[in-house]
Amino acid sequence: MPLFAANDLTCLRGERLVFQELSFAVDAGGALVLLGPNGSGKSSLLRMMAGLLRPFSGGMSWDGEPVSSDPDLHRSRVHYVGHLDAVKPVLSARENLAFWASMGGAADPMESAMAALERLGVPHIADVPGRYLSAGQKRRLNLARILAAPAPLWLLDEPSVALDRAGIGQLEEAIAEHRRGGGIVVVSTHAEIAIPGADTLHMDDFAVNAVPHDGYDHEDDQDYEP
Ligand SMILES: Nc1ncnc2c1ncn2[C@@H]1O[C@H](COP(=O)(O)OP(=O)(O)OP(=O)(O)O)[C@@H](O)[C@H]1O
Repeated sequence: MPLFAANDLTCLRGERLVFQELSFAVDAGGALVLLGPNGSGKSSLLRMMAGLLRPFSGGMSWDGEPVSSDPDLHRSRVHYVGHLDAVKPVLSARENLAFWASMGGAADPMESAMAALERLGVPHIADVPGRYLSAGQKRRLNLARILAAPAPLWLLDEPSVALDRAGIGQLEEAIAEHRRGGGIVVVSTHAEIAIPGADTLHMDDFAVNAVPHDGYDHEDDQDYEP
């Protein structure tokens, strides 16, 4: 039985039907990459997976149990890193992270925060206030949240945006290690990030009046900023 699965999800936002009849199944240690042009519903699906957006129809399950039967329990197993920087400007990077670590149940939030910054290659920003961090440093700080407290399901919305090549490498390694421990990762991406053995979900396949995907990665769908 897959650990995380969805059956016939439909997403309605405002008046707009964003996707329909979307299903997936991911085993422990698995990964799913969401591909599709701007507005195709990648962020909406990630928010749905995080329990932040309710499906119009269809449902998701974790270990065979409907996610909707205990939404709080589901949210406790998720690390969701979205587009927006959740960095408090007056707190240092380490204090920002310790806050998230304590919310995530870390035993020693300040120590977990420091360890996470080290793993993402930015221990030197520990004492820098959030307002002085560069875009890439903020991104690394947000991504460090997933390392500062344990959660089996990582949902990452375009995590490689603003990261340099070294940052992408550190993220790839963190993802690989998470999966080796049985965790699951779902990533939306336009850019290069290597996730070996990941399944791919083409959001176009679930658009209203979708035509079946031809399996070719069209050039126009790539290499643009969100
Ligand atoms: N809060 C909202 N209320 C109503 N409609 C929304 C809302 N957020 C997003 N949408 C709409 O839902 C659709 C899907 O948006 P979404 O952000 O999920 O796409 P995406 O594939 O992640 O796009 P991008 O690649 O640009 O990040 C878009 O048409 C968007 O306008």
